[in-house]
Amino acid sequence: MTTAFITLGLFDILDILLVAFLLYQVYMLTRGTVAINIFVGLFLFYLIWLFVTALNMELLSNILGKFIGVGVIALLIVFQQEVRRFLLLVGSRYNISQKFTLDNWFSFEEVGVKEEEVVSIVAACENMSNTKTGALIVITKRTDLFSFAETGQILKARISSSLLESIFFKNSPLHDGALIIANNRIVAARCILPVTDSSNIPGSLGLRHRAAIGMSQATDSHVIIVSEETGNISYIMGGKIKVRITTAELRTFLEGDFSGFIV
Ligand SMILES: Nc1ncnc2c1ncn2[C@@H]1O[C@H](COP(=O)(O)OP(=O)(O)OP(=O)(O)O)[C@@H](O)[C@H]1O
Repeated sequence: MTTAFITLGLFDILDILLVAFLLYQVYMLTRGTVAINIFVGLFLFYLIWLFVTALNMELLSNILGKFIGVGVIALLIVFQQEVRRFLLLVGSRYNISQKFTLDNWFSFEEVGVKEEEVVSIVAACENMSNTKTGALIVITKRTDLFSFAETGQILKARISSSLLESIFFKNSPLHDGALIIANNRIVAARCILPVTDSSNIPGSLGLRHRAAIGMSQATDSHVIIVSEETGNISYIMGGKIKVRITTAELRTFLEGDFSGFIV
């Protein structure tokens, strides 16, 4: 009697595709952090266990099996930052309560930043760059950043260059931390952002830059930085930072043209 060595059904293919997708997501989340080395190590460990089990090497397979048994807990401990970031990303992207608020259903405003406000933001950044005033501006389109906004001072104000500049003015009580823009409004100032633990960030970039990168990894928001030290303007999205951009570049990025965003 002959039986097929491997029978591959539709659900097996779906299973493989889902595992591949999950592994890719884990890779994207851990890319550039020290966790990627741990992840590769654990994966190799698992492959060795599969191999020795297939060869019926009982002693080694038992020892490795004991580690694999507590593997999920170990993974949660080792990757607690990444798991937290992943859940935050999923939760804020698919925030049901945000999508079904009456405000959203009856609001005539578009999310993001409108053309007039783009001009104000660019003008404010240019002035702050010239005066070396440090600034950290988060702009969100889809993600609900309320959990970050509530770490600071809720404002719900119209965007204007003078308001942006006075918030980041050195003696202002709101100048510390990040300013959050959503729905074409300044939602909050003095907010605390998650700092990235990525290991491939130049040492010259301090906490303001690390917080901006961390925020762009945890959410789909874009971040603008004006450096207090150099006056340089930087643009951050998807965990990538383009430093020393011109105001013309800033304007094109804010208008949604990212063809020049090569880091
Ligand atoms: N986690 C955070 N969330 C929000 N803002 C932060 C965070 N960490 C630091 N900042 C802001 O960055 C400022 C400190 O910046 P620091 O000098 O360490 O960074 P930097 O990247 O070197 O920036 P700069 O070039 O402007 O000096 C703080 O005063 C604070 O306003």
